[in-house]
Amino acid sequence: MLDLVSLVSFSVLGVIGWAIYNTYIWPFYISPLRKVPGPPSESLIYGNYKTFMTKEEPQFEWIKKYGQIVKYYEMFNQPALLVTDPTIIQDITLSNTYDYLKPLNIVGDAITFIGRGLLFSEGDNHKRQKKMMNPAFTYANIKRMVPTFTKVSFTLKDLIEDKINSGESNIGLVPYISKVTLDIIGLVGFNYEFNCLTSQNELADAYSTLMSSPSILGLLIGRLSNYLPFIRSIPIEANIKFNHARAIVSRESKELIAKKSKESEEGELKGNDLLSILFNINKTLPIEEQMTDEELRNQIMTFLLAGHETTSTATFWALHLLSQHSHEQDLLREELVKAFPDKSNFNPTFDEINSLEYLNCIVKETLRLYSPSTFIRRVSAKDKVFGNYLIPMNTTIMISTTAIHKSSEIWGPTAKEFNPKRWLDPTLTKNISNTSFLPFNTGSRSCIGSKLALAEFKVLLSMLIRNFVFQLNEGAHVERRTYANSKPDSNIKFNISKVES
Ligand code: HEM
Repeated sequence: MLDLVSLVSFSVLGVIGWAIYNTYIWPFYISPLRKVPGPPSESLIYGNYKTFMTKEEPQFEWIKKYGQIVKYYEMFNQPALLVTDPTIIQDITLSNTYDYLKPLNIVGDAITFIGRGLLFSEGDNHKRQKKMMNPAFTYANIKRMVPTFTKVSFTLKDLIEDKINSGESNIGLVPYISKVTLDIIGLVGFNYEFNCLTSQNELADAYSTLMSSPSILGLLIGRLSNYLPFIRSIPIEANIKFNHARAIVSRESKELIAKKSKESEEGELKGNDLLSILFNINKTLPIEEQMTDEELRNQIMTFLLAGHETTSTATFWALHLLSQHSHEQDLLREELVKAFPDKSNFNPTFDEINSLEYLNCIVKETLRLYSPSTFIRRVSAKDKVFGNYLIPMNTTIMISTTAIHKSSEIWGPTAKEFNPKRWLDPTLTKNISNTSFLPFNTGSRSCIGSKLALAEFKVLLSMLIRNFVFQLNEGAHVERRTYANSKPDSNIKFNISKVES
């Protein structure tokens, strides 16, 4: 019989052995990925992950040096792949989408408050939800949302004007653009008035608590609680705030669903918002295809998460680019003045806003250079063979949207430059395939909200450029928060003046 001391010693030795095997032996000598070229690990704890997530240049250098399939190391030296290889991208996005899953460790415990709505569902469940939800995102439905985009954009315009009238010209726009897109998605998503541009709102505050970048401790708790859910019950400040916010989101979304359910029982819902449309579609489906109330509730947070910061980030970067390129800003304004001579009566239809050629070029060029989603991340659910490499099941694979969008092989020698007119060059655009321009992903997991997002982005940007001139402050250094998504630092300010006529 082993005594207690020996048992403890063996256990400790076991854990140490397991840790050494997993961080030093398996990644470098046993994993099939050891044969894939890539940079050496930079640290036992971070591998290359920290560099990868905080700087853009290293990934370009790795791709140049090692090719289109690069192995790098994630935390604790876990090997992962960075890919720009069209065959793998095709397999992930188009041919065998469901052989790849969204990595839980990246999502943290977001699933506990978002649930497995369209964004995080997998396999047949995802297929069913997407089939059911696609009709809500038709052009006909989005056309009806345009007046809402315009109305909320007017509120932002008035707010900026008030600031300028009171003598402010150096204005931090990031929080306002974030609020404007939250107000819009609340209205067009589920007919909910956040009104955060002009007031405080409990649900908006709860949402922002859940979405704010966590501290290192918060990040660790989020990841661990996927495996050990009790961790979220430990009464420390991070958990208390998180659980309180989660309770508010859950209560409010339950109330919204109960209200819509009741109205739906009484007849067809009349609202133009996505949730009302989903309720109406749901009623027409055979029982086995219908969404449950819980699934419908999950779509509320899904719309918020997927449709809010993405659009505000894109709008911010468009303003940033235009403030650095005054000629392009002037050209866009000329186009807008011609289309909407009376700026106080700016009320575009969907077709009018989409007919503006230069605006379209600016939007595409912004999404190319500053795609809000910089990677498409997956974990392989099956072993795969690509060329000479065996990619085992459970490998993390990052499709680098950023590297593809800035590749000189695809976009030519000016790939890293802002040149909206490139989109008018047929010799270039004929070579752009759905795997070389990926701001919305492609295939069955592509963004369901892309048409909505583009219309919203165009209306908001047009409103701002039609009414104001934007200049970046002298010497301002614009930081992205991380390269994992391209959110800007919230302290960035623009020098803004009014367009008089
Ligand atoms: C400029 C704005 C936007 C960008 C750049 C964007 C980008 C993306 C990308 C890259 C994906 C794929 C993620 C992946 O495969 O891992 C995605 C998925 C998704 N997006 Fe968007 N998005 C935007 C706006 C919106 C809006 C406004 C909504 C909703 C109203 C929305 C709803 C969704 C949903 C539900 C998914 C999951 C689709 C699925 O898995 O089938 N997005 N988006």
